[in-house]
Amino acid sequence: MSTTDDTTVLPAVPAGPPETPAPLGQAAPGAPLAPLAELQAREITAWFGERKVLDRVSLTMPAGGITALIGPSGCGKSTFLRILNRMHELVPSARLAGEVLLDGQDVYDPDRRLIDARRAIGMVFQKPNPFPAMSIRENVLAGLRLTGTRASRATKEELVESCLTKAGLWTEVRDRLDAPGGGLSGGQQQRLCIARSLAVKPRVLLMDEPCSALDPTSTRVIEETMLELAREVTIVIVTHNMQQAARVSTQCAFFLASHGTPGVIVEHGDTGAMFSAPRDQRTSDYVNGRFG
Ligand SMILES: Nc1ncnc2c1ncn2[C@@H]1O[C@H](COP(=O)(O)OP(=O)(O)OP(=O)(O)O)[C@@H](O)[C@H]1O
Repeated sequence: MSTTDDTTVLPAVPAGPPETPAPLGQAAPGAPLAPLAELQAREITAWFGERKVLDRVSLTMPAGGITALIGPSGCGKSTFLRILNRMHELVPSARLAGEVLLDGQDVYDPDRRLIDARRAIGMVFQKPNPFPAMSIRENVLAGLRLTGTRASRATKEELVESCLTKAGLWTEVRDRLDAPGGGLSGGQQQRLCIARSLAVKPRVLLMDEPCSALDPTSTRVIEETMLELAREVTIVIVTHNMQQAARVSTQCAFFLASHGTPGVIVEHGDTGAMFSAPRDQRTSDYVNGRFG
């Protein structure tokens, strides 16, 4: 990817053939877990058309940590998140400069397949989006098919159970794995989406307001799931819910785009310190609900 003084126009990158080896270190189905990975964004600047929406944003998301991206609406949190796994480039007018490194490897390396970046850095969206007509089992395994990953029937069955277990859904669906994913409750559907993301053994899981469409009970279950998952996958979450950021994250980054200027990180660091003793008055005002 480009250096900071250079702007890259991002083309759509076609997925390579299924047999191409995965270069970003994720494990194959049935293989032991890859070690926890650090994600680093360096001097990220982003544009939609002529409009700059992020300005030289740098952030290290530590291996095994849960990093919460917080800040008022429109400050660029989702754009930043989508840049981390190359989803920004899906928007035709989108451009960016800077670097994203997964354990030191350039996620935007032109020699790297787009599909490998997406597999290593999974994403869970605000609105649960299982394939509604597909069975629960097929939903979990959908990523394998999309990435051309081959696995034996037994490995697939193990994967379905382990991913649903990690997503906190196994006991609720173990007797109806052939039922359609669309028949689950909203909270269950979101956990199914988490299980689907886990099936391709991502090293990082990005979550864009994963609980905003859910009730408090489902939210609590997802938060517990995140805390468990952080043992084996680095998590980055966008949330508007300050209590949620305080409950689940190990570090926070406070984004702000004041008066139409591009978004920047005003302050980042240990979550406890950000909430109890923020260094910047704007952070204090935001985390205490005085604006935003
Ligand atoms: N597809 C797009 N085309 C043009 N502009 C966009 C697009 N997506 C986002 N933007 C603009 O980029 C800026 C950052 O948006 P983004 O969604 O990243 O902010 P956010 O902090 O995640 O907001 P929210 O908390 O409301 O989701 C906003 O001004 C938004 O209008």
